[in-house]
Amino acid sequence: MRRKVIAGNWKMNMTPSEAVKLVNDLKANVANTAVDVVFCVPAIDIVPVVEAAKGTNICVGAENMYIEEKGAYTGEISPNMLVDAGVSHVIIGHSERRQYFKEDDEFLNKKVKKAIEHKLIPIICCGETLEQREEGVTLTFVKGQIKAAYEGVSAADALNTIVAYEPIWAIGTGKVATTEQAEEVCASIRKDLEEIYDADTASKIRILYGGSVNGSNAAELFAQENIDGGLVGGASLKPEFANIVNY
Ligand SMILES: O=C[C@H](O)COP(=O)(O)O
Repeated sequence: MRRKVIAGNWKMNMTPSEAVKLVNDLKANVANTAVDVVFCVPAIDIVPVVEAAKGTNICVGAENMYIEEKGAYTGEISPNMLVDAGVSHVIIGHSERRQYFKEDDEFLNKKVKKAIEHKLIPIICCGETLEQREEGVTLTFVKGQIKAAYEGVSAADALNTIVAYEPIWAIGTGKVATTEQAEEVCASIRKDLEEIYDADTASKIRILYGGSVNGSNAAELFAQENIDGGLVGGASLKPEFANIVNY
């Protein structure tokens, strides 16, 4: 039985003081020990959010990281900085990073391996554009992203990763994928992982759905056989996030 993960991705929202207020407003209501709750927050919010979340079941995640430990990489954050600050998860390869910051599969694979090396749990994002869905290449495209992300990752390490399937056309648009569409791709990702590793390993890796998840659609999505929770954007910034955690 895979334990569900409900992760919020705050994206570029919340100043440090707003962040602390949000955690304080939400923490009592997300104390659902039946699921893993992760707040992935902007780098500047990590330290105050870790502090505000102390004594709760909230794990703190980063939205990004670089692949070096330290040095002349102006503006970047290293995995060891994240660990030292109390971070446990890190989002890798969100479509916004792929699109706006030109992060490609090869670079993202390096990030996945670096995160694992530092015992950070990578939340590995994948997902197709609307054009790709309309062309009927969704499953092959996503398979390519998964194969690239896990290149050189052992089965034992893969167990400490999470996949987030996020169709790009459903992100921030209010257009949620139907449960059938989401389940079809998540099931296909599990098959891809089975091909890369084995059935046992694939059956243990959590696969999340992301894209306009809200308090009303979460329960139906999370009831699907291969959907082990959600990566939530907009709704993670509102009291509604508690309804998703307690779906
Ligand atoms: O990482 C989260 C996703 O991009 C989903 O964002 P959204 O819930 O605002 O559609």
